[in-house]
Amino acid sequence: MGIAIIRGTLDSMAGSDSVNPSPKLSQEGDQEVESDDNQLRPSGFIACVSHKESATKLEKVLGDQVRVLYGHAGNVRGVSEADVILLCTKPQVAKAVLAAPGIQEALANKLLVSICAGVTIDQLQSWTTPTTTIIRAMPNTPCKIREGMTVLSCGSNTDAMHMRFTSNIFSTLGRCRILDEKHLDAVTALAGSGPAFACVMLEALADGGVMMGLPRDVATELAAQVLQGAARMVLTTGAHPASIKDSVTTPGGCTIAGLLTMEDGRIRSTLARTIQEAATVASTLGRETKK
Ligand SMILES: NC(=O)C1=CN([C@@H]2O[C@H](COP(=O)(O)OP(=O)(O)OC[C@H]3O[C@@H](n4cnc5c(N)ncnc54)[C@H](OP(=O)(O)O)[C@@H]3O)[C@@H](O)[C@H]2O)C=CC1
Ligand SMILES: O=C(O)[C@@H]1CCC=N1
Repeated sequence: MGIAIIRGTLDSMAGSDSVNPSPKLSQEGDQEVESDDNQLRPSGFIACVSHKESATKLEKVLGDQVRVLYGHAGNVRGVSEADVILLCTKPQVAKAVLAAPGIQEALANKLLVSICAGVTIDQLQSWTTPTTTIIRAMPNTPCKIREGMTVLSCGSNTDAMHMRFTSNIFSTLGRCRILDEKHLDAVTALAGSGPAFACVMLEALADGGVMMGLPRDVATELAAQVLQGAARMVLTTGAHPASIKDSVTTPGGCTIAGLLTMEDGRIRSTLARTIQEAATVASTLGRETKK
């Protein structure tokens, strides 16, 4: 996930056209995310990993715009030299990484943005110093191609400049929204895990096409474009998904035949329960007893 964020950010800075050109402003209540502020952009990148082999791989993937460090000494050096630290380790190792010698001191008066599922702002604050500003972010893998969905939650000491800096980064990687932390487990399930669920649906739709004689590559292209097209109709027109479904459904036609088959398979409750179960597990991921 860390690679997806750096890759998307580098592409946005290079003005790549394979990307979302005008990220949407999003808001909850009167909290609005400002998506454009040239003075609050990252100017350099250091990536820290634990293994030398990962560092070698990362250098190849990210090129010379990113300095790659590894091991504990690398973490201390990287955090010391950075103004903003993005924590992208597994949730279960977050505490150990932050509690390691030299890290707390290096984090003083800096911004720590954590993408670790299930790790709360209170936990992160207790593992750092009171002068460390904490923001929780829940991005997803399409950030890599700047079609991501990220939700941010801030700690009590988060100031507007830190929030703007963080929302600037994630707004260039797709859509970005600020929500209260109580929503983050649901967000993790729906948006963070969502690309996996969407790809299972996509693959199953393509399987149906293959069953009816379409070549696999054609079936996959059709299924992907259908999901993208339907999703974009919801996002760009604001139409209710049910009204788009109804507009496709000719009385006595083939769409209603397919829809009834989906309902027979309880697809709605299966998908909704998928999000419920993933959110329940997400809420446990930051537990300190888990290793
Ligand atoms: N995957 C996803 O779609 C999403 C993931 N997340 C969150 O992102 C986080 C990472 O997930 P994911 O990218 O899948 O996991 P990965 O295992 O792919 O990445 C974890 C990274 O952390 C590094 N790391 C581990 N221990 C240390 C350490 N002690 N010091 C420095 N670096 C270390 C690893 O380096 P090395 O390989 O050398 O060990 C690796 O680069 C998780 O907390 C997850 O909840 C959030 C949203 C979406
Ligand atoms: O599966 C996980 O735990 C992570 C969090 C969201 C997506 N992947």
